[in-house]
Formats: sequence, structure tokens, C-alpha cells
Amino acid sequence: MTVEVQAKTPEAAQTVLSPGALEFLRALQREFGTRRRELLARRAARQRAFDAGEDPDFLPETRAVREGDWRVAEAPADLMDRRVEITGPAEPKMIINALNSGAKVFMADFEDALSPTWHNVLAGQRALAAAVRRTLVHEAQGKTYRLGEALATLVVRPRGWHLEERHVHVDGAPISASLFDFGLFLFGNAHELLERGSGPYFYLPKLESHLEARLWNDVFNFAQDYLRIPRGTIRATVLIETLPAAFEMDEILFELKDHAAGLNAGRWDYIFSFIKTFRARPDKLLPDRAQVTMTVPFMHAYTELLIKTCHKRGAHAMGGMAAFIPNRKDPEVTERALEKVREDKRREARAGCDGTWVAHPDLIPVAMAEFDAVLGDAPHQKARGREEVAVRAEDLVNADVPGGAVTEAGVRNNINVALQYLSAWLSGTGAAAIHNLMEDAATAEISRAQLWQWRTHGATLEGGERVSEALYRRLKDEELASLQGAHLETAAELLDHLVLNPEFETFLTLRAYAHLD
Ligand SMILES: CC(=O)SCCNC(=O)CCNC(=O)[C@H](O)C(C)(C)COP(=O)(O)OP(=O)(O)OC[C@H]1O[C@@H](n2cnc3c(N)ncnc32)[C@H](O)[C@@H]1OP(=O)(O)O
Ligand SMILES: O=CC(=O)O
Ligand SMILES: [Mg+2]
Repeated sequence: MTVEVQAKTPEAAQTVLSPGALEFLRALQREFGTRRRELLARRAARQRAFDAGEDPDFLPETRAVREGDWRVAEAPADLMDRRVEITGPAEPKMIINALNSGAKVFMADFEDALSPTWHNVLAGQRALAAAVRRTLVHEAQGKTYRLGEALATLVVRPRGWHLEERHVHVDGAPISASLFDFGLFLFGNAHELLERGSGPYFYLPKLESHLEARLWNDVFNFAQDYLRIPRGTIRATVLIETLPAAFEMDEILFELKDHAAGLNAGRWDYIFSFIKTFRARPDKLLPDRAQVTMTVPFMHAYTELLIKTCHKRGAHAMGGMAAFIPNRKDPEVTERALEKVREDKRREARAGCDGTWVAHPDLIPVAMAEFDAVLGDAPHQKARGREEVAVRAEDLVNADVPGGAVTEAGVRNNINVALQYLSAWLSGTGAAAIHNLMEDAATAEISRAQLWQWRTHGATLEGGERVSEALYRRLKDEELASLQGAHLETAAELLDHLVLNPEFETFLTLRAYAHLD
């Protein structure tokens, strides 16, 4: 058995998916595929303990790491000042617009913002390879897009450990999507990036434990040796976007030490993970999605701990994504988005973040101004230790949202957004503006997870009615009737399953992937 591509590879993508690249992917999967599966089984075992009533907590066995005196490696020059990072799906036009945008960093996404059709993942890899070599050109709507002179630093986000790329099989089974995205980008671009004075930089999504960070670290060492580049060349910023990982921030940085470039507060997946972790707990119901803001106690506690942890270890502490996006055709929507984003970035910069994320190029000036006001000419504010922060385990698991309520409007909104997002995703679009908010896989996960949570535990709406299967079906039919678009029927079937199945599905993208392509 060997490595097999299960789908037609467009001719243009054959340079990316070269025999050498496939050989490298095979080596990665053979070396790390089993450990990946063991760690996924460990996630499930841990969840069974949470379902039985255990709360996540700091690990006794890693106390020495938390209390030890160590720091991560110094950031490379082009990741030293990352005050504003723009993110977007790894698509040619987005890549050009983002690299030209004036942001310090561009995170090219194969995870939350990309619908992983075979076409999309290959087109993304191809476009990134051309972007690294400064040759990327794209034609759309009668316009030619080219890269300018001053470009943002490129960071790539491969898909998470839970996903597989079913179009490539190694020894008869699908390859890990993380290894596929990471391996293909690294193989094709590591040497070129180094020759150009940069390096292979990654964002690592959806980790649930330091053992998963250890796996990434071992993948990095293996890959660097294979490609004959020095260990420590790869640099990774880890998203702390699951509740279990919030208890292992020190440990995650420690595992990646020489490869670590920071932590990022991935707020949307974090909220999703909070719901998922406490799926069996009626005492942990969250209110309407719009009310779970960054200032509610558990979100505040988590970001404070992230900043403190990073600065103690010499790592960048990165803020997250405000979902409000401007609309160039609607000044009122734009004004509201700018105001909301300004408020969010001001809070992050003042709290000690060294940088933040924006979803749209028109938000860069606002975010930049707020970080400039705090950082001035300094590239970061790691010297602010935030030693006064004292976050306890109970602060991270406290589900109180002062003034929060579950409303019919909230149920309807979750149904509407989930349907629209699923239909976009099935059509090959992984990030979309819906009701003037950026929606991607992480935000859609919150919507469908809340519906499951409220239905399973019979949450009481403000008017006294309880959320039930009948209520969900009635509102879903009404929302569905108001929508138009491709794949809505499949989206509705998927949502019914995600909301009504007695078992909580761990990721919507796992189930929806069967319907893609
Ligand atoms: C929870 C998380 O993981 S957050 C990170 C993952 N999510 C993301 O990265 C989402 C990023 N944002 C986006 O994908 C987009 O902004 C969307 C889909 C929400 C909206 O995109 P559009 O509908 O194209 O917005 P709009 O029409 O206002 O765009 C105007 C221009 O800005 C460009 N643009 C918009 N967002 C971006 C971006 N993030 N990066 C680069 N360019 C962008 C568009 O391509 C368009 O360019 P053009 O004028 O050359 O045609
Ligand atoms: O990936 C980011 C998030 O908020 O989720
Ligand atoms: Mg995320």
C-alpha cells in the first residue's frame, strides 16, 4: 500500500501535489497517523468524564511546568510586530487583498473560513505557493489583482486534528487534514520562504491538550529534519479556543517552546467548546449567542489568563475576531461595525494583547489606531506581566451571564444563521456575511450547539415556553421558508440531525463533509 490520490487533480495543481510532496505526506501520515487517532480517542474519553459531572481543571501532573521558570524562543523579525492580523480563506483574491491590505500579518485559513472542497484546498495551496514567490495574479469581475511591494507576513492555518482529507489515502485510509494542509504548504514553500528572509509560520487550531501540542512539535521536528531545515525554523501560534486547552496554556507553550510564537484567544470556537464540554449539564446553559460577549465573566477570565501566561513566557498574546463587518453599500452598518470593532480592540489593547485579528480590510485602520495608541513604536507589550491577574479554575467554568436570557428571537436567529451558513459551506464558501456579521465554521457551531443544548435541556424562553423538538421544527420550517439558495434542503437535514440527535455531534464539519464535492 502506498499514497493514493482518490480524485482527479486539475493539471494546474499537479506542481503542488508533486510526487515528492506526496511522498512527504505519506511519511508524515505513517509516522503520526496512529498517535493522532489515539489523541482523538483521548478527547472522547475526557468528554465522558465531563459528561459524568467532572469539571475541567488544571492538571496536577504538569504543576512543575506551570511553576517552572522558562520562556519560549524569541519571535522572528517578521513576527515581532503583529499588532493587526487580517484573516481570510486561502482563496486567490482574498490572499492578494489580504497581503496588500496594510495589516502586519495575514492568516490564510484552511480551517474555520474555508469549505474544504478538493478544488478549494488545491486552489488555496497553489495560490499560496504563487504568493510566496510573488507571482500570484488573479482575474475577477474584469479586474486584475496583483501583489504590491509591501506585504503582510504570511501565516497558514491548517485544518484541525479532527478532520481528514478524504481525497488522499495513505495505506488505504484518509490522511489527516492537518498533516495534508501543513505538509503540502511546508514541502512546497519552506526553502523559498527562508531564502526570502521569512519562514514557515502556522496557526494551530482547536487543540484540546498539551499532548496535541506535543504531537505538533514532533511533526515539526520530523518535517524539518526531512526537509533539511534547522529545527526551530517553523513557528506556530496556537489558538486557545477550547475550554480544556484553557487549563493547559503553559503546558502548550512548553511543548512547542522552540517553535512557539504565541497564543491567540479564538473566542468563537471557545464559546462553542464551552457548550460542547458542558453538553450534559443543565446548570451550564448559556443565553442567546449575542449575549455571550467578551466581557461576560468566563470569557474575561480566559483572555486575562491567556495574556498573563503568554507574557510570563515571552510569547505574543493575540486577541481575537470581532464578528461585526462593514458593508461598503450601507454607511450605517459600516459605522456600527467600526464602533463595535473599535470598542473590542481598545479593550484588548488595554488589557495587554500584543495584537489582534480583523475579518475585513476596512477594519484595519480602526484596529491599528487602538493598538498604536497603546503600543506606540514598541512592537509588542510583553513586558506587561499582568501579575495581578489571578484566574481560578472556577472562573473558567462559571456559566453565569449577567442579565442573559434565552429568547425565541435567539432560537430563530440560530436556526436562520445555521441554515444559511451550512448552505454556503455546502456550496464551497466557508466564510460569509450573514445579517452583517462574519459567519464561519466556528460561529455556526455555536448556533447549532445552542439549539441542541436548549432542546436537550428544555431551556425556558423568556415568555415561559420551553424549547422542544416541536418548537424547533416549527421555527425551522418558518425560517426555511424565508430563505433561498443552493443546498438548503441538505442544510436543513443536517441541522435537524445536529439539533435533534440524542448524541451531540462533535463537529458539524465532520458530518457535513460527507455531502461536500
Ligand atoms: C472564528 C474565526 O476563525 S475568524 C477567522 C476566520 N474567518 C475569516 O477569516 C473570515 C474573513 N472575512 C471574510 O471572509 C469576508 O470578509 C466576508 C466573507 C465575511 C465578507 O466578504 P465580502 O462579502 O467579499 O465583503 P465585501 O464585499 O465587503 O469585500 C470588499 C472587498 O474586501 C475584500 N475582503 C473582504 N474580506 C477580506 C479579508 N478577510 N481579506 C482580504 N480581503 C477581504 C473582498 O475580497 C472585496 O475585495 P474587492 O473589492 O477586490 O472585490
Ligand atoms: O478561530 C477563531 C475562533 O474564534 O474560533
Ligand atoms: Mg476557531
